[in-house]
Amino acid sequence: MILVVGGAGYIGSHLVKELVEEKEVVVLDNLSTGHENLIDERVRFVQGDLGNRETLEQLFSKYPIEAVMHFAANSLVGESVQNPYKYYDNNVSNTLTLLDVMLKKDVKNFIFSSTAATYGIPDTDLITEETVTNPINPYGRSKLMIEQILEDFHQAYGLNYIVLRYFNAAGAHISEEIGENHDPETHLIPIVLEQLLGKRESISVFGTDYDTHDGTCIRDYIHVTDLANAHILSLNALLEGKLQKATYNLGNGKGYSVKEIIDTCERVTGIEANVILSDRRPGDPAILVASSEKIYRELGWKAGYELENIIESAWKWHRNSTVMV
Ligand SMILES: NC(=O)c1ccc[n+]([C@@H]2O[C@H](COP(=O)([O-])OP(=O)(O)OC[C@H]3O[C@@H](n4cnc5c(N)ncnc54)[C@H](O)[C@@H]3O)[C@@H](O)[C@H]2O)c1
Ligand SMILES: O=c1ccn([C@@H]2O[C@H](COP(=O)(O)OP(=O)(O)O[C@H]3O[C@H](CO)[C@H](O)[C@H](O)[C@H]3O)[C@@H](O)[C@H]2O)c(=O)[nH]1
Repeated sequence: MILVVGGAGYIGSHLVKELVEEKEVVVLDNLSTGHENLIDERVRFVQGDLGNRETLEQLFSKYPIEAVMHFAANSLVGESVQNPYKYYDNNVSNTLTLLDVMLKKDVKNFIFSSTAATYGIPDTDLITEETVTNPINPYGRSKLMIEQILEDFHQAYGLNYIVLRYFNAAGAHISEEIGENHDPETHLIPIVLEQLLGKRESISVFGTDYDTHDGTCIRDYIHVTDLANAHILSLNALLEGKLQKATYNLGNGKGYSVKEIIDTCERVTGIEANVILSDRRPGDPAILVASSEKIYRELGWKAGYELENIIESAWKWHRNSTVMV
């Protein structure tokens, strides 16, 4: 059985939907930002907090857990600057509790959701796992701290781990049953689609004077089901003993500017956006694009969805969920 912590969230729920096809799954989530209706019916669900040692001990005693996939975190960059305690407490301290209980119960396989934010403002346009990590906010630092702790625990306690550094997760499940539902929503693609659906007055483009071809920031958008597939390959590599530790970037290897995202959303939906050109958002690097060559070479993973398909899938989900409201 696999424990998915944070399995009621956006990315976790998409992973669960794929994983239940091959494994028994138990989800632990406190529903602080997740939604119970995103969790596949075939899994066991425990509503509880990652930092609650008693809950964790009961969970590991009750279920024969072989591996843990850890998605639970707070992940708003701006909030992390305003309230770093929340980030170090939930993302670092609570994760330490999880690791401690796991190891005491002799569970030694761990997959961790990390982020492009660990790189900060890189001095290269194509980021590999060798690119220097230099996070510029508490959110990114909290993730890098856990990466470092995992390596120490690997050396000292024989913990096997895979760190997956996601770039910009986007899109929705092909079934149209689940999709991105953050509150507040800060991510570009859902914001644009909500505006096209009339749920927002306008879209602000944060910064038009970056050193890019059209002046707006460039990001690497990766479909959430591609992320899910990378988790399953990583899990199998750990369970089969092929890997004891690894760190991988997960992206498409292609960058799109904010303006290109808005244009593609307009093309996919046939609706014109109401765009306001605004100032830069503090802390945004101009360009973040991943090289995912390493995971392709070692596990055969590569992204399957192109930008247009990512936006189409997100659009179907947003349209359906608007009709249901
Ligand atoms: N969305 C992205 O583009 C992106 C990019 C890079 C990394 N990540 C990382 O991926 C992971 C998942 O992101 P997401 O967008 O799905 O976020 P999300 O907020 O939708 O999911 C996080 C889930 O964890 C749960 N959770 C949080 N704290 C908890 C706790 N103390 N105990 C139990 N459950 C708790 C929440 O209720 C939620 O269901 C996070 O670790 C995030 O930092 C996300
Ligand atoms: O209303 C908006 C929202 C975003 N943007 C721009 O669109 C791009 C993408 O922004 P997102 O907020 O969608 O994504 P980020 O690249 O900022 O965030 C990603 O990287 C972060 C770390 O850098 C976190 O990991 C986060 O979860 C992940 O989605 C950025 O240039 C941003 O400035 C706008 O112009 N207007």
